[in-house]
Amino acid sequence: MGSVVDAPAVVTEEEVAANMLGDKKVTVVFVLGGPGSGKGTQCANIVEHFGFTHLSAGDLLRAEIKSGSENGTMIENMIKEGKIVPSEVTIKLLKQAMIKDENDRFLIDGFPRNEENRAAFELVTKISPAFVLFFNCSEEEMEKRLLGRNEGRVDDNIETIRKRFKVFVESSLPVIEYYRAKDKVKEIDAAKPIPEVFEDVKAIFAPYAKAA
Ligand SMILES: Nc1ncnc2c1ncn2[C@@H]1O[C@H](COP(=O)(O)OP(=O)(O)OP(=O)(O)O)[C@@H](O)[C@H]1O
Ligand SMILES: Nc1ccn([C@@H]2O[C@H](COP(=O)(O)O)[C@@H](O)[C@H]2O)c(=O)n1
Ligand SMILES: [Mg+2]
Repeated sequence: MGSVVDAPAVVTEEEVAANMLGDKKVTVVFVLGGPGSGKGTQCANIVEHFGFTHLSAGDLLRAEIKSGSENGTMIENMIKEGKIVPSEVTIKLLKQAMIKDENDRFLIDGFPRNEENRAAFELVTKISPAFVLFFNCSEEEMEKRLLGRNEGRVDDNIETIRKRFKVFVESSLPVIEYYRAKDKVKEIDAAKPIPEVFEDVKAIFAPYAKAA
């Protein structure tokens, strides 16, 4: 058995918000940052190292379009315009995904995107995030990344990218400020190379390492 000194720090029950989803107590981290700041890239690393489930709101909306849902055309049009889909649609998808998954630790990537998202999620789920991971990056760097992403996304073109930046500044940054006022924001310099960003992310998630 390891000594107290070398045992990984583990978050106590009191430190984790008492968030129930059905009969499951969940830990939720909101992962925010501008388009192309590296949210998805770093979430994949966190999943691998810390056992969280990654739920990207954008991915869930894109899957909903593909599924032929009645909301598909509306969602597709909103994404093409860089607009934010009504909260009820996105929250339903997030809630379903969290209930379906056996895990109790979730990274919610790209949500809440505006005040309506934030307030509706709180109202519907009664879940508050353990913290908000904010990837801060310049528009110049994010634009370069998005134009080089090559994943065939309908919104990775310069016109839509500019619209997404505007929506981020006008609607999403205020949500980050809301959580900053509650001392819940952990900010990362996302302009650094991917491995360096992950070193900073790892330091933040260290208390969430599962005890061996
Ligand atoms: N730190 C980094 N340095 C350079 N390139 C990066 C870095 N992080 C991510 N990338 C690259 O930038 C592109 C966008 O990254 P990613 O998809 O993770 O961003 P995102 O924040 O999820 O974007 P979106 O909000 O559009 O979904 C990808 O091609 C990714 O490989
Ligand atoms: N809470 C959200 C999240 C995303 N969208 C729409 O999806 C687009 C792509 O999102 P990414 O996180 O994958 O970049 C985004 O521009 C919105 O149109 C949303 O409406 N609500
Ligand atoms: Mg993404």
